[in-house]
Amino acid sequence: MDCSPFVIGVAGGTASGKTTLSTKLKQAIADDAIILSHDFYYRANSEIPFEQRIKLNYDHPNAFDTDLLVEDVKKLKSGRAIDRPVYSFVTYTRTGETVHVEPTRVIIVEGILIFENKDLLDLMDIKVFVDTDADIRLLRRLTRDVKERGRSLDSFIAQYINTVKPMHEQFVEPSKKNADIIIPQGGENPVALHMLIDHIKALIR
Ligand SMILES: Nc1ncnc2c1ncn2[C@@H]1O[C@H](COP(=O)(O)OP(=O)(O)O)[C@@H](O)[C@H]1O
Ligand SMILES: Nc1ccn([C@@H]2O[C@H](COP(=O)(O)O)[C@@H](O)[C@H]2O)c(=O)n1
Repeated sequence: MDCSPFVIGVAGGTASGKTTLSTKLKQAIADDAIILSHDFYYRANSEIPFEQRIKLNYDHPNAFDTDLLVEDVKKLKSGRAIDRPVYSFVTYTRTGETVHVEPTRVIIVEGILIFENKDLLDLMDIKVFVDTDADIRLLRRLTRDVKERGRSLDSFIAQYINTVKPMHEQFVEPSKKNADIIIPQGGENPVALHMLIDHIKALIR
């Protein structure tokens, strides 16, 4: 029997409900599960001054150190622990701290662009795309970015128009074709959630 970790990919646009769905999956499937967010692997860009860092494009695949995420998932799959980076959306850089992560039976990888990278896709056993209307995502993200990520309304609007929306259309939306399952309304879709949980439980049994 293959007992190597089972990798679930959860992709979708910004504020679509990826974290919400991933957390519900983790709680339902097993305590022995971890969530690895692509966001943890944003490049530090610490050599760039803060005033310029806040203007970078954070929705292009090059904004992430995806090679490091691929390496870390491979390590976990082979039974080795990792020390993953910690990223701050407030300072737009890594904190310098790391979080030690032991290998687990289930690894949930989530992020806007995880279905855009072939090496990452190849590591996933099941691929779920959370599909939420753009206007709902926009409103959720506005609330979150102002409350939790220290953003002003003006900076939010500029970023959304200049990078978030165009990159979503160029990279995120086309990557939906790589999904096994597309879930409307993310974590608030109990029928889809329960079907997914039952399926995954059967696969990892
Ligand atoms: N069904 C929902 N209804 C209302 N708010 C939601 C719903 N799902 C998620 N949210 C909120 O929207 C924001 C983004 O959700 P989250 O799961 O973090 O999305 P993502 O990980 O895709 O960015 C969070 O503040 C979350 O509480
Ligand atoms: N310094 C940063 C880094 C990233 N972002 C935005 O985060 C979004 C991805 O995170 P989700 O939880 O929404 O999936 C992405 O759209 C980036 O624009 C940022 O604002 N600042």
